[in-house]
Amino acid sequence: MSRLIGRLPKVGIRPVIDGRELGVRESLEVQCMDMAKAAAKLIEETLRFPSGEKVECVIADTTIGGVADAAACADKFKREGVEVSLTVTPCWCYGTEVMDTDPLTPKAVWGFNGTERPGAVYLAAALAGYSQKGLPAFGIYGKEVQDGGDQTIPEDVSEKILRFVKAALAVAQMNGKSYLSIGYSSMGIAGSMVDVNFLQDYLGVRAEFVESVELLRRIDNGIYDQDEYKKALAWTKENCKEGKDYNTPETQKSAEQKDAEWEKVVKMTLICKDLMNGNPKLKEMGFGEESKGRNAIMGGFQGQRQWTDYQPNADFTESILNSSFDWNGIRQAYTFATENDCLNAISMLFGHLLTGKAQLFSDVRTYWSPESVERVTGKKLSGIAENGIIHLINSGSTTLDATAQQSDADGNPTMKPFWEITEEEVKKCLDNTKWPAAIFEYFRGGGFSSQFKTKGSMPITMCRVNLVKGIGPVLQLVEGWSVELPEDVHYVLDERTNPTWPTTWFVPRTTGTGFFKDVYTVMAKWGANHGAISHGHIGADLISLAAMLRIPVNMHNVEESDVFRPSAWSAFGENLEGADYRACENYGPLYGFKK
Ligand SMILES: C[C@H](O)[C@@H](O)[C@@H](O)C(=O)CO
Ligand SMILES: [Mn+2]
Repeated sequence: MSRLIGRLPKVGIRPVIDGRELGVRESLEVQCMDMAKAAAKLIEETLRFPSGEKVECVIADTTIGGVADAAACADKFKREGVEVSLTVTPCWCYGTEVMDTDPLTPKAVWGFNGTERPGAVYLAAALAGYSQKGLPAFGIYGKEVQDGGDQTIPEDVSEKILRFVKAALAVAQMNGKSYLSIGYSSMGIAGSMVDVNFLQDYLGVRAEFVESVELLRRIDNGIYDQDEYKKALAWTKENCKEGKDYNTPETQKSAEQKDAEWEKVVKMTLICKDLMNGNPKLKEMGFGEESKGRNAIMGGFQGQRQWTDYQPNADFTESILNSSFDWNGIRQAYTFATENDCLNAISMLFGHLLTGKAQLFSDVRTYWSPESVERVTGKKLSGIAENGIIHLINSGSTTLDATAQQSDADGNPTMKPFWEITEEEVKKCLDNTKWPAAIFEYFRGGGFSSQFKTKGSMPITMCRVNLVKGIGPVLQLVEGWSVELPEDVHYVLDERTNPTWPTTWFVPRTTGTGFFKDVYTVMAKWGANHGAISHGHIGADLISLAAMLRIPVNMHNVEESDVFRPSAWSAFGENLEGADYRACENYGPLYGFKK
């Protein structure tokens, strides 16, 4: 069940048809409506929201042969809460008379590749109309000719329909929600300087600001679910073991102090959940305003410095919230950023909305060349790591799903949407995580960091939204793999860093040229101290999402053939990257206005 206020967006399917009666329209009614039903079936059987709920399609009551049918369809879609539209047809139709003209609805048109009727001719005419009207639409047209009666959806068409709908639903889910900023920025981290106009103009997201002192007020006044607190503390003591204390004897905390810190970090976790999405229990306790929450689809906790200079850090809170489980069981992961890095939260949210999976928040800490690894460990990197690795290690916390203790159908390490995770896998994630006392030199107030290394090897994609003055937002992404180093190599490299923090060794897919020339260049081109990492190679999905949001992509290693953007982008030139920048500049932010 979604934690957010309001209903989930629906996908509208628009079967458009040649409106000529006395033979033409009648001959096409069944095939046209069957295309719509096939598309709805594909979408509903394949996609789920990150909350686990099914995606619902709404098909127009009739085929759409002219503006009256189009208006009736638009009216139904509005009543039903449709926020994404897919138009389908096997034939010629009347372009602007039947088009979806809602400026905010992400739209695509699938023209059947058949010869009996000119479906492709309509597709081109419709896309021309959308381009002319400043309503960029995605065009879908299968590579192979299909016979008139063929109601199957070819693989290439299916891939594009699903890519479009996933990205479009992500756009729709963000609109109207909040980013919860607890505190603001720390240590001069620019990404934590929440840009309210970027959130509003590009994502339709409201910035909600809460001072960190609110956590103390609620802790001191017991404004949290006391019963859940007891349950959470017991679960934490049972499942979250401290491991080695890396602090010096002089700075190590006593057992009593640590117990007090555990109690506080569990309370912090309950309170951050309540701040994000409210809690009806608080109303029963007489805290009506606190029970409402901030309708936050993502959030962040400034943490360092002031807070952590005398309070326990939020490493435990962030780790648990970003995981697909807690003391209440297996559940949808939150999107909750360390250091309140709002830009990384957005990057994590993109991955979460596209995959339904928990996302990693990591510092992009060290490039290790094969030579340097051999110098310090005496060992050679091998396998996919042989040309160098990047150390992804957040300063204290990341999702426990990143232990990679979940398995796919073939038994390989993976990260799954919560509804596919088993209790046994949850236990393995917890059993492979230690919670060493926070490093005193950084975190005087204490706390407990999540310490683990990512198991085996998984396909992963790291992405990041950066703000560049004069351009606005840009998105960068890199597909690659996590890799598990031999324990003796991992140990030497990890001990030189902050071994209390969670490690994922990353091997980007390099191409030998440009930004992906080699592993070193990928790190050198990374635009900030943080990255958001998703399981899977989701670069093409991110590229489609970025185009819908008018955010240009400045770096990616996705095959050009997999780049899927609105058809209008082609009018901005053959060079995909330059065209992307020009198109995003031309259309401007979805909800804002061109400067
Ligand atoms: C050392 C600082 O306290 C850490 O938080 C730093 O490594 C960061 O994570 C900055 O993003
Ligand atoms: Mn950091």
